[in-house]
Amino acid sequence: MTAAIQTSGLRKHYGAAEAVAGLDLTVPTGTVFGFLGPNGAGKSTTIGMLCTLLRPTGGTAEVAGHDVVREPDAVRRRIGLIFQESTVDVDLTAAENLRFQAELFGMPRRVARAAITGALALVELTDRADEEVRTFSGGMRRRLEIARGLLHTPRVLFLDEPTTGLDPQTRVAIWAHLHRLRAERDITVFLTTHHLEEAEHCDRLAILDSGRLVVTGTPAELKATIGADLVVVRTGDDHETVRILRDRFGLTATAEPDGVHLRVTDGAGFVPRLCAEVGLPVRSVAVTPPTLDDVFLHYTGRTIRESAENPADLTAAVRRGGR
Ligand SMILES: Nc1ncnc2c1ncn2[C@@H]1O[C@H](COP(=O)(O)OP(=O)(O)OP(=O)(O)O)[C@@H](O)[C@H]1O
Repeated sequence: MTAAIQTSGLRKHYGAAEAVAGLDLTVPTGTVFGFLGPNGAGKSTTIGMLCTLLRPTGGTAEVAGHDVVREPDAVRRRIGLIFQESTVDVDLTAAENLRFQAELFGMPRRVARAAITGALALVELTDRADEEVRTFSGGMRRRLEIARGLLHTPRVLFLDEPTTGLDPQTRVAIWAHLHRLRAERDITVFLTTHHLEEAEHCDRLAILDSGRLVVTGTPAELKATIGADLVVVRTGDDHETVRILRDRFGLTATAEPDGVHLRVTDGAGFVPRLCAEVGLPVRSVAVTPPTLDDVFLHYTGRTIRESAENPADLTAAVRRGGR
């Protein structure tokens, strides 16, 4: 099976600055692939190149089997692109927005009608088709954007921060739609995100830092690379606990405001030993398996929260130009 996206040494310079520094990426067909990285990592620039909006300064990229530089039209016919900023026309109805898009694609009317019906059904907006978009909630507008991105049955759907600005319930609903899409249409979904729970939904993740790919894998594989659970223990005397853990268990622990923190490979197995041998009354103990935030911190030196303060914005990157 050919990969949905394949890049080799993909580069983008803006003058002397290297935004993307030789990216070798394979995105298998039919996966939901998440692209994570701190501000300025090069995520938006990468999507811009893959969608033929920005011209690479080196290397190659194929999307749906076509080269982004030599066959941009073939690539464009096979991709859908959903920007972070809403681009639907609020003065038009949902169906009118889609009809307008179908005309831009030059779709024959009968084909367009069937595509619009199918796309609205997929995002569950059929019963709102003839209402003006200005009456829609943020989540409904997002779903309409997704429907519009799907109209020409793309093989690869690109989304820049798909659920930014949406409430948690709507996020869950959008994700249900994306998974359904993949199941029903075998589409490949490539997205950028700063949300941990969003990253958890992805089949595979790639972490990008300073224009370079730091690591790729399934969320479970990436968490396994951290290899240790976080144990937070509260006793009456944190400093004594830190000392005992060092002297008796050979472990490095730190006293934090919420208790003593330490990392061990088998947290659940360690807790009974700790309670039996620490020699102090244990008031509470919590074991947390590695999170994607730990993974992110491990590979980039920043937490996702720190880098989420200024989320990725493909629209801005594209507006900045560079083709
Ligand atoms: N048109 C441009 N001209 C000059 N530099 C640019 C241009 N577009 C992007 N850059 C720079 O390239 C680097 C990568 O930017 P890019 O927007 O791709 O990163 P990002 O990972 O999407 O970050 P963010 O999350 O902040 O949007 C940054 O240092 C940015 O300042």
